[in-house]
Amino acid sequence: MRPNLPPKKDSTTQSLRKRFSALQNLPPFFRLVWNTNKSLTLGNILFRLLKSGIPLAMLYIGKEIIDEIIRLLDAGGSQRYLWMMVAAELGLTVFSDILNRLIGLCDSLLGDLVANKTSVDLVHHAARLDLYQFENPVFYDKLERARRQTTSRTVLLSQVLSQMQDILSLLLLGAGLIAFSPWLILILVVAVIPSFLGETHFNERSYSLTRSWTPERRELDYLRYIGASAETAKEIKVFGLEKYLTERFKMLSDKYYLENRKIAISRAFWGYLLAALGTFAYYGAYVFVLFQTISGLLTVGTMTFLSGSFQRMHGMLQGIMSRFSSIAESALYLQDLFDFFAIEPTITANAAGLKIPDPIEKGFRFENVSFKYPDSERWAIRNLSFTLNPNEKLALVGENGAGKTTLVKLLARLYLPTEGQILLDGLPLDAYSLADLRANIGIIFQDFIRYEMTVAENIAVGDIDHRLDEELIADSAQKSLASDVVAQLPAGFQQVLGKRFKDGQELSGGQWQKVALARAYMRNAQLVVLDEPTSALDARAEHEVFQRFSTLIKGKMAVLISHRFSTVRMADRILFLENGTLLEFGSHEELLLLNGKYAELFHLQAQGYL
Ligand SMILES: Nc1ncnc2c1ncn2[C@@H]1O[C@H](COP(=O)(O)OP(=O)(O)OP(=O)(O)O)[C@@H](O)[C@H]1O
Repeated sequence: MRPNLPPKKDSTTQSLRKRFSALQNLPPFFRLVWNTNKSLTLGNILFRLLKSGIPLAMLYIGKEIIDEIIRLLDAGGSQRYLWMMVAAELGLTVFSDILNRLIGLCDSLLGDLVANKTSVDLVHHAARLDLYQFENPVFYDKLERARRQTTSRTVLLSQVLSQMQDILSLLLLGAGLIAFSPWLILILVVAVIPSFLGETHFNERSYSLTRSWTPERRELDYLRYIGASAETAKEIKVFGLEKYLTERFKMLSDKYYLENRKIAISRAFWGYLLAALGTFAYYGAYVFVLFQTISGLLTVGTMTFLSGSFQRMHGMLQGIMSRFSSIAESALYLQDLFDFFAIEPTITANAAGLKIPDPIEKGFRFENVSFKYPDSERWAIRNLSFTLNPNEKLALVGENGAGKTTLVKLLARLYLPTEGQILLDGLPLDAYSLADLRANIGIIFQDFIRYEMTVAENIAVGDIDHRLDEELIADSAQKSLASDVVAQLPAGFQQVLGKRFKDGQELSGGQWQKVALARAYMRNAQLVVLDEPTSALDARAEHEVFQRFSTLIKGKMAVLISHRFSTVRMADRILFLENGTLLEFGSHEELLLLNGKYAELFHLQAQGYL
């Protein structure tokens, strides 16, 4: 083995600087802790203050006991003082144990509360961010690192508090030591510095490695997930993917292990060497104290006090220094969490914006709208102009990738147009409150979420404020034909769906769609968008769903996306998209008369070719 060279001066000072600057994250972290629970934080600090005086007191009592025994052996007399000291030592030990328990309790309760609060804040913040931010891998890595921080940073709390407690103990012990022998302090400090610098260097390297490996670690998590989860098991089995997945996992994880091992071995080697310096220093000081005692300059009690103090201080100093490294390392990680919280959405909520008119009078107007996804060169929507009138049912038709879903996302302001604008009743969409806009639009996406919760909850997500309104939920299920599905479930609306949780029941693709469709009826939206919600329904069910849909949402606006022309023809007007541009626009009859692409595809499908 060729151990890595000790840290170069440059990199150490640089990493030290980085470390110190990372400590700036501690005040906001403590504000977070304080705001989470003030009494637990105060209690924790108070108990630790009391605890910090105990080592000195114990050593002093020990010295008194030894000196008193020697005095009694020499001269005899009353043993009262001796037993008083022994009682005091017992009392202190009991008190110290109680304090330890209390500190541990405060630490764990506060740690849990801080982890819960950060998780809640994380979800709140993520909900404010733009959709495109989630699709960016750099952002995703940040989110991933931040997510890890929510649970693992709780250790930091007890580390910082223990650090303060130990520093105070150390100062008190130091004061005692100085009174007898200031040289010992100097030896002590010199002995631990090399080991501190070593720790700092290796922590820095571990952090850099972990950080630079975030994308790979994310991939490892992903591989672990697809390799062993209920959702993927079916496909993994039939395609026999386990070998491919495990090999890919092994290749990545072995590489990470080897990199990590390199650091771990160097750390063990240098850590041992540098710590040995401290041991030699301790024995040097011990010999010095022994000489002084033999020459009669110190009492035996003082000798035990000094060597005890020295040993405690040596342990504490080493602890403080290595803890400093890991505190600074945690503070560096904390930076990821705060960085994530500092990301701001570009689509702002505009809380002061206008309320959406009720009823909408002129409808939505796309004016020369073009859109490119971030980091994409291709126009997903190009120069699109059309109006969606009040009460109108509009169908979007086009081949895969034509831009239908993108158009809907622009309508819901999940993205902003790259060029052009979208107006609602003559005003740009951003003049309105985003929350109110979203409240007035109900969208069922083709990749809707299958929440592994109860049927009732799966429907209620359409308007979560009404999750307890059983009548509304049952009514929505009736409208979307989900009630037929519910009737077959053992626990009815309270049936947990999916296989993740106990007694969960899986549904077929079409059954899931019926449940998801019910969400559209939960919300009293002025515009309902169905993005291929019936692709998995059988022909009879699909026909019924749309018959109901058109009568049930009379008076509202609707956008339907479908590849089935039997569905599309029910719309008032049809917008045919090709490569993001408007190719044909009109009613079913008008488009047939036009005899263009729509008519061609319609006839092909009618003849059973599509
Ligand atoms: N999040 C995204 N980031 C980058 N490009 C995207 C993203 N989503 C879609 N695209 C691209 O934008 C184009 C339009 O996609 P869109 O999903 O709007 O098509 P669509 O008409 O709804 O297709 P389908 O019928 O298959 O659902 C496609 O070329 C697609 O590759």
